Amino acid sequence: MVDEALARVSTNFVKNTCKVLFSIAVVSSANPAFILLVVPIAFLYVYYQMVYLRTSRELKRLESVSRSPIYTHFQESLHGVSAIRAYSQMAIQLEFLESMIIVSAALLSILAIASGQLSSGLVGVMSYALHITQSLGSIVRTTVEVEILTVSVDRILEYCKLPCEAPEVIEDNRPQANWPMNGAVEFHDYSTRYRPGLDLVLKGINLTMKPREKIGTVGRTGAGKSSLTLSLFRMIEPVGGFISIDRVTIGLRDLRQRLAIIPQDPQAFEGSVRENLDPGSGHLKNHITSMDGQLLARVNESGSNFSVGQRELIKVLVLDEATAAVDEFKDRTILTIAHRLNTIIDSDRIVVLAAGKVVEFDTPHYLYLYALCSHGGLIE
Ligand SMILES: Nc1ncnc2c1ncn2[C@@H]1O[C@H](COP(=O)(O)OP(=O)(O)OP(=O)(O)O)[C@@H](O)[C@H]1O
Repeated sequence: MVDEALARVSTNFVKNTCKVLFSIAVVSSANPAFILLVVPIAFLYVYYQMVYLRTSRELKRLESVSRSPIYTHFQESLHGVSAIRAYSQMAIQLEFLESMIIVSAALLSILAIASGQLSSGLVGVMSYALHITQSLGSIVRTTVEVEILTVSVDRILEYCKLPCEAPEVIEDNRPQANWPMNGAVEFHDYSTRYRPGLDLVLKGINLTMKPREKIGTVGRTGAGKSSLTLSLFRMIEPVGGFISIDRVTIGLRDLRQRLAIIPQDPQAFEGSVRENLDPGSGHLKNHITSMDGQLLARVNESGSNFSVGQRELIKVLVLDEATAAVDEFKDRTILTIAHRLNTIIDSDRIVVLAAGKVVEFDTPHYLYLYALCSHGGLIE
């Protein structure tokens, strides 16, 4: 808007200046004596234009800057008009009550003076009545605030009633330090839903991911791709069947510490960067702190300065629509969820999900051929 206005002003300025110069030329050709009169006027005009342009631009800027808080105030007032009305109604009622108290105290005092019974107690009541305005207001505000804050306690009580997740650690069944050694993931007749009473989102899934295999997952929206990932982390528990990773049953913390996910919608939590990177504060801490440079310490080729167990800490990697850096994880088992085909075209095999079921599970090459042939009517 401002740029447009400035452009318009500049164009007008150039246009007017040209007109003036043209007039000078015409007038002076008719009568050269006129040039003595016209030239100073023309200079004055040009000077005026320049000064006016500069000043008016500056004034416009100042005006806009000073008007903007007023506009903001109007906008905020319009948005919060219901709150303002409610507050002003409350304030009027409170003030009415306060005035009634003061009037009653004053009448009482007048009656007491008239009957000659004015006591020190009555003077005290009068003086307190005059201050009641502030006290009543703050009492009402504080009570309302306490009620509002009680909502947080309600929320905490609600959370306390939520059913607990499975145990974080099963002491008799802790995985080896280097688990998952191979990264073989198997879904056995696996079914799950988000909450009791809802429909199943994964129905009888049977999948076997070989160690270090790269699996791409495709399917229409709502087919169950993200649910497959969540089930690996046991964010949703099975209602039938089970998943095994290198054939062990372990606690939730042990499981989630050993898998990694790069989600479609990355989340960060309030706290330090370290807490965000390592919420369990357990991974490799002693080893890293003993290294030169600590978190900045170099990882050698193939991670040779880490033990096998330490390197195995993150063995199975789940990627949700993240293609970058896949080469860096060539010795990891990877499950990639893709919404675009090029994300997973280099996968070893592709799972095609539809309505919570596996409808295809084969190499991209085979699926491509299959799609081509069925499209061309070569197979049914
Ligand atoms: N938190 C939830 N609570 C209840 N139902 C859910 C929840 N999240 C997903 N669903 C349902 O589960 C089914 C599978 O959803 P999911 O997110 O796994 O599909 P998707 O294939 O990953 O979809 P998209 O490609 O859109 O991400 C859908 O019918 C969806 O409505």
